[in-house]
Amino acid sequence: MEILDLNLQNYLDNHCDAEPEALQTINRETYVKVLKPHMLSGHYQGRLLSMLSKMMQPERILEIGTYTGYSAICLAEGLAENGVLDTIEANAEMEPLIRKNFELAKTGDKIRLHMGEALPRILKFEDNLFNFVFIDADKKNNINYFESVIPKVKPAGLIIIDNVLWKGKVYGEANDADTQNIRKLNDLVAKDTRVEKLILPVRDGILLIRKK
Ligand SMILES: C[S@@+](CC[C@H](N)C(=O)[O-])C[C@H]1O[C@@H](n2cnc3c(N)ncnc32)[C@H](O)[C@@H]1O
Repeated sequence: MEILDLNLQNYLDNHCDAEPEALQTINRETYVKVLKPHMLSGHYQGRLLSMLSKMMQPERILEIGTYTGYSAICLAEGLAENGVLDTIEANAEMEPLIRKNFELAKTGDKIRLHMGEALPRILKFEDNLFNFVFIDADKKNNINYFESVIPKVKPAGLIIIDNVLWKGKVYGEANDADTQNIRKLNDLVAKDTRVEKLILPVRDGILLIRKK
């Protein structure tokens, strides 16, 4: 399932940096071997995550929703020296593949994988810890994730939430539960005075949030 028009996607992919070799392999194998491969960030969005991370040079990154590890590897490219990325994944069946992919990308001890439900794990991190958070797990919990990570993020830290345009449904007539949840999140963040915010119409919509 393609989110963007294929010609546009190809044009974007051909006019950004090449996808690193390990990520090409992970991308290809995810499409061949794993269910719901469209969940993977992919070449263009992956380069955006990498670039944002390199601009911030974060010491600590938190990712919610690892899947096959693709976006974690992209984000880890920008970590400061000795920086660490923590990523949380609930689906135990993914663990061997995620670990294999981190090994392939030679991420060493830069990435720490936490298997289990995201919410209780987030609450265990200390406050004011992360410079950068990527929220990309079960969409129904987006508001819970946003509220629980806010205290964990340092001032001027960045939170990114994926899929906030929900294939255009949020500004159309659709009224299913997922669409309503995402609309509620976007409305809540738009009014939140603790943060600056902006939706980028990249792929399925990325909400960029900067903590004041
Ligand atoms: C959209 S995929 C993540 C894609 C990945 N960030 C990427 O861009 O390559 C969402 C992942 O979140 C995981 N997930 C869903 N609910 C979760 C929860 N409650 N806690 C932790 N992970 C969860 C799913 O198993 C799935 O692997």
